Amino acid sequence: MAATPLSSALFVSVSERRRFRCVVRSFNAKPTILVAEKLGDAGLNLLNEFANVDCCYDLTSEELCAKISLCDALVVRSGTRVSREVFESSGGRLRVVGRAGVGIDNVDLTAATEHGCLVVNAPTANTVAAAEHGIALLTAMARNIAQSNASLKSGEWERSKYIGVSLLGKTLAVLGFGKVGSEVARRAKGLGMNVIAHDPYASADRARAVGVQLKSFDEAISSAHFISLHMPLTASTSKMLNDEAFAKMKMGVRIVNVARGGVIDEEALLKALNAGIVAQAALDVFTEEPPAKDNQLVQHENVTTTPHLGASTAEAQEGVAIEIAEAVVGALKGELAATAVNAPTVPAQVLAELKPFVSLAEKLGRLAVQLVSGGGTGIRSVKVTYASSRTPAELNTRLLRATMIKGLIEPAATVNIVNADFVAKRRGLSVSEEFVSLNGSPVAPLESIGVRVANAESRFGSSISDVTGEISVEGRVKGEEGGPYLTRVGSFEVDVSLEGSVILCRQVDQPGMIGKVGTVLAEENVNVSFMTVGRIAPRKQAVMAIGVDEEPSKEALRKIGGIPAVEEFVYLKL
Ligand SMILES: NC(=O)c1ccc[n+]([C@@H]2O[C@H](COP(=O)([O-])OP(=O)(O)OC[C@H]3O[C@@H](n4cnc5c(N)ncnc54)[C@H](O)[C@@H]3O)[C@@H](O)[C@H]2O)c1
Ligand SMILES: O=C(O)[C@H](O)COP(=O)(O)O
Repeated sequence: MAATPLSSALFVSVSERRRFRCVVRSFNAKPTILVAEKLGDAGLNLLNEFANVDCCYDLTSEELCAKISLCDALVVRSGTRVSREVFESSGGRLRVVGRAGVGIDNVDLTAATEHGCLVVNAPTANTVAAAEHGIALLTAMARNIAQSNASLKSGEWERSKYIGVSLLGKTLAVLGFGKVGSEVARRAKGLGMNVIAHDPYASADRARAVGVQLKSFDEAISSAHFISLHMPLTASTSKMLNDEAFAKMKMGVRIVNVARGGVIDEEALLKALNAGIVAQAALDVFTEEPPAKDNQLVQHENVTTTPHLGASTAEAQEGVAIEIAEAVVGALKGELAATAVNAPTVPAQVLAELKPFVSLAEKLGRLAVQLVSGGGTGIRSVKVTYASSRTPAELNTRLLRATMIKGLIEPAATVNIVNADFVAKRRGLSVSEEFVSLNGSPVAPLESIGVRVANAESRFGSSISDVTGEISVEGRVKGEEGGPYLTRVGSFEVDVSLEGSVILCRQVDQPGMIGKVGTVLAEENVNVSFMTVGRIAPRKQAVMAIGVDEEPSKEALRKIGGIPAVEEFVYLKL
């Protein structure tokens, strides 16, 4: 599959880069995706249908940083370190990093999040390949396949040297009972092994379904004849197998690692091998990849090695390529990614029912900030209230909160759902959530969402609630289409479709007001899309909402303010 050869075009000087970017953007609306490691053809085809694809492998860190400001997305495998410098060098253009595989330890997630860059991975397509490789290493190690193969090829015939051990009836401890770990467990049971597992986050029911008992870390490592590692590399799993852990293991234990090199303290493993605590190890992954030529573990007679081949089957690579291409294209289109690693994610079926509320939350945030005098700069504290017949545990509000923050902050800062929490924190904005439990059947996830801004002056005094003294707006999802509606401002009930723009007007409730305001707008050639009135009581105060298709001129707004019964008004873009 030939990719569009953008590589040479992308190597432009820093001074030219800005001009070049403008040219690319104005003449070619397609985004640019840099594929920095080999990806299956089916995935490349999908990317090419949607974007300009630049396949450029074996880039140095400097070369990657130099190219990245011309790219909207980057696709990597485990061989590319996507560091903070990469995000800093992108100048804000890089929107998505796609990791064509599971492990995301080579991507600086904190930096990605701070830069509002979404990271997606391909978490399912290589599970079986990795599990099969784990089993291949387990069996090869037990029967000295690699060592005896090398010996025979060098002209030896050493049958007694390579007596192996049987797997039947032996205890295998699977550390990390996730996707790969559970597939390894299933296969090992088929080989007649007694399988136990340790995973602080795995459910006992899921383990029981595979016929595996969950154990504490110490119990698992101390009773195992074989240990197979399947946890991600994180700060808490780094060097999990260290001197202390090896000291607790049975003499002659055998270890398989297809997870990440860093989960083992390699020096400690070498010592344990030399002391006979570990009889054999089979390693697909290393702290440093590729390992140094004289790496003592690689050279060790009792260690079987492969060069990070766990995911390297034709089938897995094709699957991973498609999985990541779909995720990257979806993310570039602005869809909420199901495999996002650093953004709020919700399962597809939950997202379908939550989607209208996601839009409502964003619009309420956007509305609330426009009601604050002087914009959002002085806002310090915001409360989001979710009224629902479901329990808080049944509601996933992370996405709603992130989109509300996005709406609230967007006029003042670059923010998206990836970095919403981070940007809010950096700006000293405290966001709290409150749940109001309703009786009734929980057909819809939510009845209403409220947003309250504390300790802020309002441009529209009527938006201050009589009860809380805070700027307060509330909305619901209504109508056949499930559109977002503003249903309360301050203490006034209103009914405003949150589309386009709206003038909110507090007035003395009296006949002819709709006509007067309508006439001013007609004179100024502003088309009115709807008008609704919410009042406290007849002939008392009312809040009129007027939807407008065009932005009214200052003169039109001045004339509305001059209508005697109008006490205050505000023009809001939704
Ligand atoms: N060698 C390869 O080519 C290859 C291929 C695929 C995956 N991997 C590695 O394997 C890892 C696991 O992949 P997966 O798809 O099964 O991921 P997964 O997320 O489905 O499973 C990881 C499991 O590890 C568990 N875990 C986390 N911390 C733990 C701890 N301290 N102790 C024990 N368990 C812990 C998690 O709860 C989770 O169940 C990946 O992160 C990747 O690094 C390597
Ligand atoms: O985490 C993974 O998915 C595996 O380690 C595979 O990595 P790779 O894409 O570099 O083969």
